[in-house]
This record gives sequence, C-alpha cells and structure tokens, in this order.
Amino acid sequence: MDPCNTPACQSAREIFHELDDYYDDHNLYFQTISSVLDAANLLKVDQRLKLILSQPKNEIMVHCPVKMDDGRWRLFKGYRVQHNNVLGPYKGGIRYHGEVKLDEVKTLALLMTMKCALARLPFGGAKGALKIDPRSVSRSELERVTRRLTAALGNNIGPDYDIPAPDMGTNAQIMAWMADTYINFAESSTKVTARGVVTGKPLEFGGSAGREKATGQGLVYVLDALLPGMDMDVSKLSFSLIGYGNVGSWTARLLQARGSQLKAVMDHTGAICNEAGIDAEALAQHVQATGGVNGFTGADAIDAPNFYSTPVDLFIPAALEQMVDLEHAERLQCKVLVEAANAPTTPRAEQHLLQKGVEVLPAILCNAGGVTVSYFEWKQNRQSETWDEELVDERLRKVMTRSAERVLATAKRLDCSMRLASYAAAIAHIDKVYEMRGVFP
Ligand SMILES: NC(=O)C1=CN([C@@H]2O[C@H](COP(=O)(O)OP(=O)(O)OC[C@H]3O[C@@H](n4cnc5c(N)ncnc54)[C@H](OP(=O)(O)O)[C@@H]3O)[C@@H](O)[C@H]2O)C=CC1
Ligand SMILES: O=C(O)CCC(=O)C(=O)O
Repeated sequence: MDPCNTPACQSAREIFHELDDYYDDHNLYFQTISSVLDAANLLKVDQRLKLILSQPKNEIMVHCPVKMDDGRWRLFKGYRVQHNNVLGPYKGGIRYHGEVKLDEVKTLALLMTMKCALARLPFGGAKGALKIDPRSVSRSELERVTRRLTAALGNNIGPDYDIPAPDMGTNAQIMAWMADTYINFAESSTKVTARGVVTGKPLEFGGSAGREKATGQGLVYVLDALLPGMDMDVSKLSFSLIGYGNVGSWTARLLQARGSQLKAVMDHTGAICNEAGIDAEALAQHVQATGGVNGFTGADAIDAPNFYSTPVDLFIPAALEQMVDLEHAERLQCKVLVEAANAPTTPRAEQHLLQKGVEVLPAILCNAGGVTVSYFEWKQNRQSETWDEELVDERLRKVMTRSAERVLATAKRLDCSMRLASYAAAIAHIDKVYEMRGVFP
C-alpha cells in the first residue's frame, strides 16, 4: 500500500479538513501524524486521543526586532510549538536555521511528545525555532537576538512549564544566554531555580556532564541493544554519516572508539570518502576550524550520488529532515539505516528500504539520548546535585536499553515496523495516563 494513502492518512486529511488546514503528501507534518495515527490504529485507541495528538496544544509565534552591528534593525521570526504536556512539562530543543517553517517545528514538537513517552521521561513534547542563519551574524548579534527571543517567549517557557534545549544551530553558549535572560526577569525568590528553564547549559552554569555527547552516546547504546539480534557486531562495522555537527561528530567518535570504521561523510560543504577509514577526531577538528568537511585531507572528495551509494553496514543521517527520499534510498547499499536526525527518511523511502531488507531504526528511539541527559540535568538542577559522567552514562544506558527492548517487544507483538512499534509503545503510555486522569467535561 502507498504509505501516503493509508486509512490513517485519510483520517488525518479529514481532521485537517475540519480545521481548514491543507497538507499534501510531501508535507512533513502530514507524513508524521499519518504514521503516528497508523500506530494508534494498531492499538485501537479511542478517537479522542487521536484528535488530541493530531494537533499541538499551542503554537506561539513571536517577532523580535534586533539592532545589528552596523546600526540597522532586523526583525527575526521565532516559534515555540507546545504539542502535548500530559506526561509533564513541555520539553524540546530550539533550532536556529535560515529556512525554518512552522510545519517543521510542529513535526519536531510531535516527535518530542512521542520520544519522551517512549523513554518514559516525565515530559511532554515541544520544539522551538528562530529563522536565522547563525553563521551569518556576529557573536554579539547572536547574543542580542537570543536574549530578544527569550524575552519575547516570556512566561511561555519556565522550569516547570516548558524547557528548551539545544538543537541544530544552537549550543551551550546560546542556552546560557537564554537562562541568564530568563533569570533576570524571574522573581527574587525563584532566581536560584530559574536556570532550570533550559538544559544543555555549559557545565560551569548548571549543565550536566555528558550532555554534549549525549545524543551520539544514546545512539551507541541503542545499537548495543539491537545489533546482536541482527547478527552484527559494533566493533566490526563500517558506517557513513550525513551531517557532522553535534550529533554526527559525536556519533562518529564514539562508534570509532568502539572499533567501527567511518567511511563517508556529507554536509552542506560537500561529501568525502576514504575506503580505508576516516579519522573521526581529526575530521571533528577540521570541521570546527573550517565550518565543514570540504577540504579535509584525510579523505577524497566525492559527489552526492556516490556518497549515497557507498557500501556500508550503517547509514546514519544526522542533519535535516527528509534528506533520504526514494531516489536516495534506491542508491543506498547498507544493512541498517539509523536515524540520528529527526524525521530524515520519507515514508516512500522507508517503504523501499524495508522491501529491500534494510532495517530502519526510528529517530524517537535512536536520538533520545539528548533529551534523556537533559532530564538528568533538570533533575540535578532541582536537587542541587552534580553527577559525574560515569553515573550519567550508566543511567543513560539503562533508559536507552529499556526503550530499545520496548520497541522490539512491541514490533513482535503487533507484527509491525520498528517505526510503528516505537510510536505504538509511546502512545500506549500516553493513553494509559489520559485514561487514569479521566475526562474533564
Ligand atoms: N543536539 C541534540 O542534542 C539533538 C539533535 N537532534 C537532531 O539531530 C540532527 C542534527 O542536530 P545537531 O547535530 O544538533 O545540529 P548541528 O547544527 O550541530 O549540526 C547539523 C549538521 O547538519 C549539517 N547540515 C545542515 N544542512 C545540511 C544539508 N542541507 N546537507 C547536508 N548536511 C547539512 C550541518 O552541516 P553544515 O554545518 O555544513 O551546515 C551540520 O554538520 C537534527 O535533526 C536535530 O534535530 C536530535 C536529538 C538531540
Ligand atoms: O534535550 C532536549 O530537551 C531536546 C532534544 C531535542 O530537541 C530532540 O531530541 O530533538
């Protein structure tokens, strides 16, 4: 069956039609909610829950006037989408990107609801974004725009209400500016706890050990849990990556430390390949110094079609959404596609891969390490504790392994793909909580 024309797609279309919303088959939000509704149908959940999940609770849009270094003013558009908070405060990253759109932020917020529920974290789902290319502004402009955005969001964020974190284009420094701005607006009695308004902060300012590498580390723990069942050994694998930012570069370094070999990488500056293996640490330093993989002397430049068709055991997208479409999927020569990025695979690409025997490990399972260590940071802030990296890693491994086992068991029970199983395992938890809380008339 066409994955963009299932009964769940028809129900999604009907819901959107009633709300006067229109989405075509290529729309990321339509694709994602259809897949979530497919999973809800497998569980036969009540229609009420499907309606609740099909749209976010709140979509906040702000416009921030900022004075640039040359004295001119610019207006920046910001978003915070709060999808669901039945499990706890809204939680999710803030993205800075020049091309960001509301539908993308809505999709990422929905995925955060699913991700936190699958990992059994006491959080709901949210995501934010600022339409800005962070590389095109100076450091002081970046600070001013971040402070403006935080002030504009005001009480729409808070340590007990909605807790942002880093995502594409943002980092620990940006989180520190957000926390500082929020603390300045907070009442005196809450200033000490107010820094818990964001996670992914610098270590010196309430951050957690292990948060920077957490998404890559969590992904490695998921592979530890699942690969043996596929007769694969993490110490003998080859892999390629799209994106060499926080998630891509940490995934590469941690997999290499376990004995895997990095063969090819692509980012917006180009693609590179070395059949004998790329030094992940040296490449991280090159990207840090130059802004991209282009020009790295430890590998040869290749074009995008060759990058996609490089034979590897694991293909790991760690950049933007929808980067693996049907045409790319037809080129791929891998055994497993491991989603480090959010929503990197289109439904038609996934269907093609599954038909040709490639396993697809879904993002809400593979990249939940980031939000899990964010939860540890939030917990440490609330309890005035400082955990060392060993403790963080041990607890992270436990959460990731249990989630992987949950997905495997659900896939077996419902006889479905790992993606549908991951959504089903998340929805079953949310459903139970709604049922226990009862219906407010
Ligand atoms: N940071 C986190 O904790 C988490 C992140 N994620 C997800 O992981 C993914 C990556 O995030 P993160 O590593 O934090 O982001 P970063 O900004 O650190 O890195 C993004 C990477 O993607 C590359 N990229 C951007 N556009 C393209 C393109 N058109 N083609 C190829 N490469 C491109 C960037 O390359 P260049 O710099 O050359 O543009 C960069 O290497 C996102 O989907 C994010 O939502 C998920 C969970 C947690
Ligand atoms: O650490 C967090 O709270 C958010 C991480 C995130 O944005 C994501 O998992 O996509």
